[in-house]
Amino acid sequence: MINVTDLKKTFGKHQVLKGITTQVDQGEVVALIGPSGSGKSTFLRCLNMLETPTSGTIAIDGIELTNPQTDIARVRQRIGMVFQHFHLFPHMTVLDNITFAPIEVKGIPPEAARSKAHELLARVGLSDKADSYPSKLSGGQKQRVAIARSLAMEPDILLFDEPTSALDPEMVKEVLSVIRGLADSGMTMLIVTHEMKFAREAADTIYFLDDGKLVERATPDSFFTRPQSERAVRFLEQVL
Ligand SMILES: Nc1ncnc2c1ncn2[C@@H]1O[C@H](COP(=O)(O)OP(=O)(O)OP(=O)(O)O)[C@@H](O)[C@H]1O
Repeated sequence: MINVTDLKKTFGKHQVLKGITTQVDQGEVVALIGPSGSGKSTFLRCLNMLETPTSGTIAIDGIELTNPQTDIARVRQRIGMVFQHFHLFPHMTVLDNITFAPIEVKGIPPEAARSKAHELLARVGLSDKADSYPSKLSGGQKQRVAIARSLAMEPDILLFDEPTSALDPEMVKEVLSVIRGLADSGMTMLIVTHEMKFAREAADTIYFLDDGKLVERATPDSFFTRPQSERAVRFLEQVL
């Protein structure tokens, strides 16, 4: 579903991604882990062209995002993104946050969009919050609304950039359990995370990035019990 070839990204003189090549299958759940500054978020952001790659190619279902002739806005509709800091619209209710893009971008009739939003709120356990404003929600609730908002666009791929890093510890579990449910439902997902237990339990594949390179790509069992590189061994010693 996603094909990445020799992806490089440079900010000024700093080469952050140093040639990443990989493929992600439909329904695959990938956890991106690695030291701070290794390029995990940059890699994720390149996948929906929030960052423009310096070189290399990215194709989604054969459509090359890196081809200047590709209609990026259209392909991006198929790729949802959930951020560390939620990015909800503060002046809109939860329901309006979820229905805004389906109505305005996709042209879904408002009644249908609202009905779908209620379904999604039930799915993330927030049926009673449809008319609340984001400021009245906890961090965990905001993040679950952000997930429902992404799902409302019916994406084929969901990208999560450290979805629990800004949350108080007691809220991490509720958000991870929603993400876990999505993983089990067959959604294709890439998740930058520092939650090793979650990565181990929920992912099909671990990507270990270090210094802009995809150093290891392995099943969780293999990565966590038999890391192949010295760098991964050191990293796991520090975080486990
Ligand atoms: N827009 C930008 N302009 C300049 N440098 C950037 C930009 N975005 C990221 N970088 C740099 O690229 C490097 C990799 O950043 P990135 O956020 O991708 O790492 P990460 O592995 O996700 O780190 P963390 O786990 O700390 O979030 C860092 O040195 C960062 O300072």
